[in-house]
Amino acid sequence: MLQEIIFFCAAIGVVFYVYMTWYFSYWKKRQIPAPPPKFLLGNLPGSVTQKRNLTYDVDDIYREYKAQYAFVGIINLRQPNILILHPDLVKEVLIRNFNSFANNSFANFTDKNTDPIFGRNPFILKGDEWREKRGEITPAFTTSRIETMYPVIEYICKRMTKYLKYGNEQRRIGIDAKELAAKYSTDVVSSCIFGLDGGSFSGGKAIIREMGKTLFTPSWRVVAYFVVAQIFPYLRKFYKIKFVPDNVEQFFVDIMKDAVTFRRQTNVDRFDYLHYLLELQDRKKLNELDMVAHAITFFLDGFETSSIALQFTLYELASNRRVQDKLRQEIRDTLTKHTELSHEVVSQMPYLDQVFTEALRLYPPIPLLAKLCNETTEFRLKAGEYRTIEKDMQIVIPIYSLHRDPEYYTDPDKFIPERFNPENGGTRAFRDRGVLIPFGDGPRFCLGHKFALAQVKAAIVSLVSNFELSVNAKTKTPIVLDPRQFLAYHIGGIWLDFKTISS
Ligand code: HEM
Repeated sequence: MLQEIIFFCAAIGVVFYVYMTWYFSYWKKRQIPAPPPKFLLGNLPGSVTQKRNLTYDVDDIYREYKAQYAFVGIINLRQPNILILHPDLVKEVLIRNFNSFANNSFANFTDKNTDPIFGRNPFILKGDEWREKRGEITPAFTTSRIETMYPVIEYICKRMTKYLKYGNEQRRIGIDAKELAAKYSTDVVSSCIFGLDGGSFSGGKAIIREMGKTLFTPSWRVVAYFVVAQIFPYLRKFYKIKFVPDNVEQFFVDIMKDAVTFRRQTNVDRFDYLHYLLELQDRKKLNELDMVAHAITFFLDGFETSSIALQFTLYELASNRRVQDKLRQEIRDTLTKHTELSHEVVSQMPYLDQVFTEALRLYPPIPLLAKLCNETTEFRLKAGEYRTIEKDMQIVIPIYSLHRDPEYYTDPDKFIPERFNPENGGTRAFRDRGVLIPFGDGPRFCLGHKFALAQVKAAIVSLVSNFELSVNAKTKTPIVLDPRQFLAYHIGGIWLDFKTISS
């Protein structure tokens, strides 16, 4: 009996080993260069061990191979993926040959039957459904619409500065930048989407903030699903995952219902996102879930990314006194020319734009993009050599690595907003080369990027004109991306001190 058990276990072990290493010669057979994968870990151990952010695993491969090839093959746990190394190929995938790479690989993990809210998000949707839903909300993010929402943003900026200024000193020393940015974004989002006061700076219980925390704290269930679905990819065909927990879904359905009823009954003329959604509902006869999904798109795609961008910009300003003073001077000079800092005025402040872009370059909130290849196609490997890329292949775009490549940026790890000086070609020169893509590019380019710029820049202007910022000793340096997160967070967080500037 014992012998049989040993034999059975050995057989299982052999089958498992063969299964896990099945694709290890995949790239060699196709004459595509590839780093050697490790058993059970592939080439991106961080995605399994959670000890080192997988952005760094990708970055190691990027640095080793980029001088010779435009892409390499990698093994993601056990699955073959393509890692792009050249910005021209990034443009090929995101813009020129968009139709072959139109979908995000996240789309394979969920759908609207399993997750009625996230499954309706443009980021997840495919084909005609994506086009339709993206088309529905695109007009909500035009410059003129954002201008109508701007007074709300300004009002929340004022509340945030008041909250910091007039409380006791604890409110200004050792502030958790993540929490501050999240409170600010929560209030902006609550007000613009639901016409509600998020309550983050009024001392009450900010329930929307609590729901946001639940929504964005990575659960072991989701991490485990990603690992298992990478090992057994066919699992995704018949088992999808729900990202938005039931209680959060119900909470948002309820507040959306209340907000819609209240707005329709009171007939308030507020040209915010909710106003836009109500018009859309009348025009397109949207059902309740479609409405909630559009509302949550704003929250899911815009909240965390904008909060991250704000915290890293504040961190770099706090670490670079010269840049902080120069920005403050730009704000003062602008105020002498204009009576108020309207959206139009703020969006035209050149140094502010350079500061924010430089923070997005160093810390892109989404460090990696993963696209799916819809049809067999060809990629140029190096001069005169092409290779076939098979349908369903996952294509990884290393935003972080492109942004930190010394070939494109002098002193790439340093915060130097002057690299984007207009006389050097501004940000345009880098965007055109495809090496500055914090918002992606092409037809799937971030839908809310104008809103993100408006929201984050308003907060920076407000904080820098009212406070001197410095880094609190609790912040561990250098910045290291948290291995347990898909988005860019610093391990241990960013802690800042605010000193009120007397006017
Ligand atoms: C600094 C803040 C932000 C950053 C860095 C950011 C970045 C990105 C990136 C990299 C993508 C993927 C693009 C691609 O696939 O090529 C994306 C997509 C998207 N973003 Fe943003 N985003 C930000 C803020 C926002 C905000 C505020 C909103 C909404 C109000 C928003 C809504 C969306 C949507 C709906 C998509 C999916 C677009 C599609 O697939 O068609 N984002 N964003």
